[in-house]
Amino acid sequence: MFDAYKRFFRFAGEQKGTWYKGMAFELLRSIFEALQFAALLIVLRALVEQNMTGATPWMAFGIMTVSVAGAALCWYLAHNSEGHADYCMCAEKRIHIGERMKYMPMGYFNAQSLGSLTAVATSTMEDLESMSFAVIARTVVGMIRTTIFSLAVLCFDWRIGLIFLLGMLLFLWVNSLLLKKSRELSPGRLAAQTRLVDAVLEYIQGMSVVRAFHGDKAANQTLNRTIEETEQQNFKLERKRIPYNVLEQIVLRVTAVVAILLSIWFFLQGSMTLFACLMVVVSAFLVYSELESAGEMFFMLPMIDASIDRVEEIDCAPRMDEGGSVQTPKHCDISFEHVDFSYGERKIIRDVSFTIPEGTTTAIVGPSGSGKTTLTSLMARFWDVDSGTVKLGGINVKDYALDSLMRNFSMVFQRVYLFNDSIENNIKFGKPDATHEEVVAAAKAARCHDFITALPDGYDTIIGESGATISGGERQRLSIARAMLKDAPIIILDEATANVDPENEVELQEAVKALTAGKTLVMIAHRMKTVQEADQILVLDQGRIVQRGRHAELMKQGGIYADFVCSRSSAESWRIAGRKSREVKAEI
Ligand SMILES: Nc1ncnc2c1ncn2[C@@H]1O[C@H](COP(=O)(O)OP(=O)(O)OP(=O)(O)O)[C@@H](O)[C@H]1O
Repeated sequence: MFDAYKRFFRFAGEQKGTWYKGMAFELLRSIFEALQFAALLIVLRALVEQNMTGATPWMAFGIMTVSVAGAALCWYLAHNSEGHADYCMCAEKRIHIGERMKYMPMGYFNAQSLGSLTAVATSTMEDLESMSFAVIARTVVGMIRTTIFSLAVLCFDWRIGLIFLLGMLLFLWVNSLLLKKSRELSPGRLAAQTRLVDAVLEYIQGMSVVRAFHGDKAANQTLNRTIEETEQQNFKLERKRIPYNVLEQIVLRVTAVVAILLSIWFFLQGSMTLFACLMVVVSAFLVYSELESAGEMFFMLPMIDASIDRVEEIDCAPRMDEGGSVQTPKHCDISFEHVDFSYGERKIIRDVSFTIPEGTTTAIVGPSGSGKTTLTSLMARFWDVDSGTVKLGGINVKDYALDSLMRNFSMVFQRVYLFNDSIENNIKFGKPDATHEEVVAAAKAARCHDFITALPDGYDTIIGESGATISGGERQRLSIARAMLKDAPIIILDEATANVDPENEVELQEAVKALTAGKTLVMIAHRMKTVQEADQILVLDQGRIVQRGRHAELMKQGGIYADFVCSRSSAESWRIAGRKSREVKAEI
């Protein structure tokens, strides 16, 4: 049990001081409340010894007033510290986890379900936020107050004092059995909670599929099953807890009754004064009051422990750049030397070697699933290669601290992710200190200024989660503006123009061209014109580079590239025909 407390205070980190302060106030509150007992004793003594004076009630009244006022003040101060400690501890942990995730290998996110990571940041943290103070402070204060009370009684009458202490020891023994049960069941409860978050997330994210395919019955069944499972886990915990809690209460009440009966017997025998006997009767109702109310809280101690386990699991995950340091490359050449890479057991990239000289444009083409996106992810070390080396500016990417590596890349992903924040903040995500003018300039260059200003709140418009409130093409253009503003020397465009409508495509291509001038550009492009103009084309098939060179050379060679050009040309002629019919003059 004491290990759990020690572990918790270690976990509290910088908030440990606030925790101690809160607990000290909680203990003071409890002592102030116990002063009422002293007031009662003064009146009782005066009555028994028949020496009540006019000052006695006033003295009792004064002590009562100090007791009530002191307890109220300490209650206020304890709850202030509690709110601060709970909130700040969890906020700091959430931020810390978010920071930690930035440096984890992407494989970690494959292995961990979205639900389990979400559960840690939400329900597990909420558990810690809502339970910690109540459990830690009340249980510690309960034990301290009972000990002080028992020791005080011990000074009056050692026999009764010992009985009170014995009662507490019995209580702690039953409590250790209760903790054992709770320790067995807490991880299961947490796992069920994680599965519930997972199921709810899946249900919400797949809502459109559920509707389109009338899958509500199947989806509801899964969700209901998970809710039932969580319910069962919680009931199981409750069922196990209640008998032990009842036993704890019985132990404390029986001890109090035994103390009263014995003190009456001692009085009748003449080995105890009437006043001491009355004092024991009164104190028997008070000595365990804090411990009784903290009884249920002890059961939650292992739950806090299990929650800390989950948070620390993420905290202890390996950092990718443990061996790296801040590097400033002299140039921005990217080179792959005999690189192999697999997702788990599945080999995706096979013995790939190439160099992308600084300031050039490289197009990566190849059939779907051939590994194009994976190849670009390896450049920015989203994943670690199985063998071979990836270098930037002649330095192995593993020798960079992650931040100093990422400083060199601006990326526009195939699947654009926008944060549930204002458009302005989304654009300046890669350059938080950018001015509004810089944001507008990037938005204009990425051809999104017009649609942004047409929105009622303009640049302050909050886009829903994942950019849900704007169209695919608009999302794509915002992400291009974001990449432009970061102004890194290497730009990776993964099908950057895939969702842009034909009316905007030409303008956008021009803007991309202007902004990427003089930079190293790596693009996964399906547009013929950009591919043709590239300084180097890498043709990927089943994870191998099967052709490389400029457009004209590759066309002469025939093979996959020539087939790709044929298929793209017919697709684009189909698109051009569509655009002409809408009288859009564009040249491809
Ligand atoms: N995170 C991942 N975990 C496991 N497998 C993955 C992951 N990402 C991609 N893959 C698999 O690796 C293979 C290559 O994927 P990749 O996205 O690199 O191909 P691509 O050539 O870019 O495809 P497309 O043109 O369709 O986007 C695919 O079979 C894909 O299913």
